[in-house]
Amino acid sequence: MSQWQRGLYALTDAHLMPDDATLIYRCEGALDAGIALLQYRDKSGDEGRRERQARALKALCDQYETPLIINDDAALAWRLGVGVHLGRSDGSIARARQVLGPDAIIGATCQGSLEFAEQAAGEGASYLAFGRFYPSQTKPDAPPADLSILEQAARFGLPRVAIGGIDADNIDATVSGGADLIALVHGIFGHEDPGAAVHRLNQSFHG
Ligand SMILES: Cc1ncc(COP(=O)(O)OP(=O)(O)O)c(N)n1
Ligand SMILES: Cc1nc(C(=O)O)sc1CCOP(=O)(O)O
Ligand SMILES: [Mg+2]
Repeated sequence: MSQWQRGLYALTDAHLMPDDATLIYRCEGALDAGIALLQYRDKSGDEGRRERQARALKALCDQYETPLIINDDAALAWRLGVGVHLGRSDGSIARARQVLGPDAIIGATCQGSLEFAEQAAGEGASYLAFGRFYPSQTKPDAPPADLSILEQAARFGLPRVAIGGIDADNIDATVSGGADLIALVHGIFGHEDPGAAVHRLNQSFHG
């Protein structure tokens, strides 16, 4: 099993980290404390900012030997030589696999659906993301999913990511439910000290 396949998966947020310096400083705190993956998620639509910030995060992630994943944008992922996360309307997983090659980490949103998971697995996804499992401040309108989907998705033989409203109070139940990776925005970057939050949350994996 590769190191990125189990542990914490931190997603950035442009509201919580509005400028480059804050983004880099807070991501470095999370990386230094020990996360498995970092996703650059920026919905601003500002292409220049996205390119600049993603490049800065790539350099930082290389220092920590932690994979960087770009949300939504396979072309930006290709330019940087990193992975991508694609939702249901973000383009084809199969096409991203063709473009990014066999070793790229390609993630797929599956919500609460085994059909979506089966399709994504068939197209070459590297991990399957399910959620949201709890009320989410970041994405309150994301469709809810039941934790039981995690066990059912074991059949695909891919790492299962759990997302949506996960925090120190519910992470143990989510890992026990079958999640290999726990994806969080607020649970990490909503805290003043993301590194301390990561140390706390990591206890659910390392005891
Ligand atoms: C790890 C992970 N899981 C799910 C998502 C959600 O992707 P998507 O449905 O495309 O929604 P947006 O994040 O683009 O708003 C994700 N980004 N990462
Ligand atoms: C980006 C995202 N996708 C979701 C899904 O259910 O697919 S929930 C979500 C937001 C995750 O942020 P927080 O940890 O702050 O709830
Ligand atoms: Mg998306």
